[in-house]
Amino acid sequence: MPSAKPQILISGALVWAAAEVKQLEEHYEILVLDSPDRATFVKELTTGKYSNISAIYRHNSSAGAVGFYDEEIINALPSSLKYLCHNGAGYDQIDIAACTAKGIKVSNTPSAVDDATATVGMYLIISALRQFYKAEITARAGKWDQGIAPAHDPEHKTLGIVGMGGIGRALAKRALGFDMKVIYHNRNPVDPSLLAGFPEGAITYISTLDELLSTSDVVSLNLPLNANTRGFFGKKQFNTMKKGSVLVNTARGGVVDEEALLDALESGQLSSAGLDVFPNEPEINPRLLANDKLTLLPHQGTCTEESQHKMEALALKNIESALTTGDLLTPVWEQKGKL
Ligand SMILES: O=C(O)C(=O)CO
Repeated sequence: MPSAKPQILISGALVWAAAEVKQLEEHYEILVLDSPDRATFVKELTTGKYSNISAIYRHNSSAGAVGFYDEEIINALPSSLKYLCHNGAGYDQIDIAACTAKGIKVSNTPSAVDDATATVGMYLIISALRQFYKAEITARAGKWDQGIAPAHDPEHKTLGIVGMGGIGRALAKRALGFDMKVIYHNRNPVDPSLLAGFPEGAITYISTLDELLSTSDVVSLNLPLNANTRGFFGKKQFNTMKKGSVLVNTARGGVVDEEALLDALESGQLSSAGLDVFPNEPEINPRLLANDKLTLLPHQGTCTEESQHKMEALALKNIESALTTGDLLTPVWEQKGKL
């Protein structure tokens, strides 16, 4: 007997939005994905365990058990499934083309992630410029400040933001607070209304990536990982950066060619870097771990209670909106005008 209430499948962590879940339970039946592994999940999908689900809430933590929502998983989803609401700004673990082909609408959680991720970006900029990571390691090793040379101030340095979305703008706000000069590169300048909160002329659009790279003291990567950006930041880009400059990445590890980054650090082309993201998380390349010019964090971008709550709540609001009106609140851009 199909359930009287539309069913929502929870795939991955949903911890902070208990009140929102309770409200949804008044109108929907909530199922929690408990498949121990991918093979079992695919089998359950194709043998009817989830044959009436209308929407899925997905968090990247589900990848540990069932893997990415790639073509295989998407194609196995039941025909009742119309909405896939991802908790996260980045949705590189979901095959959007396969969803579109199957008529499944996908949303993500932009804006909810902006402040927390930008704070991590600013922390990495400060730590990389001031060498706080190295200083802490030295102090903890009982060596006080041995080998720590005077570092660099953020003030009056140029920050080049590659990818001026919500996180980029939140980072710009923080960097202006440190009297940094802020420039950015996107394919097109952002709509001026999005920069309305900034002082006139505080942020400058640079039309070519090369010009941004060659004029920035610090480059921050704030762009999504997709087929166009995978591995795009490599030897050529490092060589175009100013000698002794800094790279910060809070986007996705897969955007950067790690070997080229290590070469740039070893040759002195970069003086330091700050990374919150890695291509094969939770693994970190041992050469990165061994390099003392790097500040490393284990993907702490949105790791605050407040942001986790905002993200979960927005993913659930997308589900509620979709199931009541047919429209997602924050659809992924690839599907705009297509579904
Ligand atoms: O929202 C995302 O995609 C994140 O990576 C959170 O840090």
